[in-house]
Amino acid sequence: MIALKEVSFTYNKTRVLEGVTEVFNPGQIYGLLGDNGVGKTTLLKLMTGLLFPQAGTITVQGSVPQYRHPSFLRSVFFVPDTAFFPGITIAQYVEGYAPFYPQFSKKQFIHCLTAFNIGYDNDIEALSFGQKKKLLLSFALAANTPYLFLDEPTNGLDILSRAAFKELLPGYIDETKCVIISTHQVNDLSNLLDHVSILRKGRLIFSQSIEAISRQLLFGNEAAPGAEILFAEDNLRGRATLTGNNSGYPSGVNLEMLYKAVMTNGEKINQLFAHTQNIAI
Ligand SMILES: Nc1ncnc2c1ncn2[C@@H]1O[C@H](COP(=O)(O)OP(=O)(O)OP(=O)(O)O)[C@@H](O)[C@H]1O
Repeated sequence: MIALKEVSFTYNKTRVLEGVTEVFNPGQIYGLLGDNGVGKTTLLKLMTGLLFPQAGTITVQGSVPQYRHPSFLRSVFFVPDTAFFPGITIAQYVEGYAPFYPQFSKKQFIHCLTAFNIGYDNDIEALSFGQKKKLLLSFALAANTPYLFLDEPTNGLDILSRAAFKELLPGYIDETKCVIISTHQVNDLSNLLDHVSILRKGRLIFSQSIEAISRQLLFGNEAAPGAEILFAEDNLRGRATLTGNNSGYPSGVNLEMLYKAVMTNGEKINQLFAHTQNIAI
């Protein structure tokens, strides 16, 4: 489990994160959403011990990330938005880095590389940006760390590779692993996430499981008569609406619409979750 308590972070004099409290549990895939520059990457770096909070506490399975204890480092893998590699072959990379991850599986690595259409015999320098990203994603999935942090994982990936990523991730997650994905490409994550956390102006303004969202909110094309519309927008099929869910059935979740709705009407939406476990504000 990862536990953040009242975490604040400032770069020089700019306050980026303010009092962030959140729990990330094993067996779950979390989507971390928020506008550009809101602090998503910063939060991932804090949880992986690359930055240290000025206030509040972070523990990852009881370890404090900033101490970077070897057992902690073995348990986390961070895939940054832009990857830098030494000028070596893929085989040399695996030889050099896999020993740091006791659960690394070469078989899984080759499986992921193949799904991404990358040969094992390549020089890394000869790969494009997207290919390097796929190499790192393959390594990350094969490392089998209990905690996997992905910063914009589908950024730079072609259409087929995005689809491959969507197929690979469910094969990776099990009850011992926790994945936290920062992204703007919410469509790439539809049906993958178990939980959505949204940052705004440095604060966590929404944090709910997909299960709770589908139970409490109804994403439809026409609101029931008399239903309070929490968010609406015109689309090609007419008017998409978000209302409270009184249907008695779980709703399909439109992540893009959820995001827009929380950004514009977050307080009202959070009120609908007042009796569920994950209340952000
Ligand atoms: N090394 C740094 N020094 C000073 N300010 C920084 C540094 N890195 C990031 N920032 C600032 O901190 C804020 C949060 O940056 P961060 O990269 O965490 O945002 P983000 O939510 O990941 O953004 P994006 O969606 O654009 O990737 C931004 O305003 C950014 O300009």
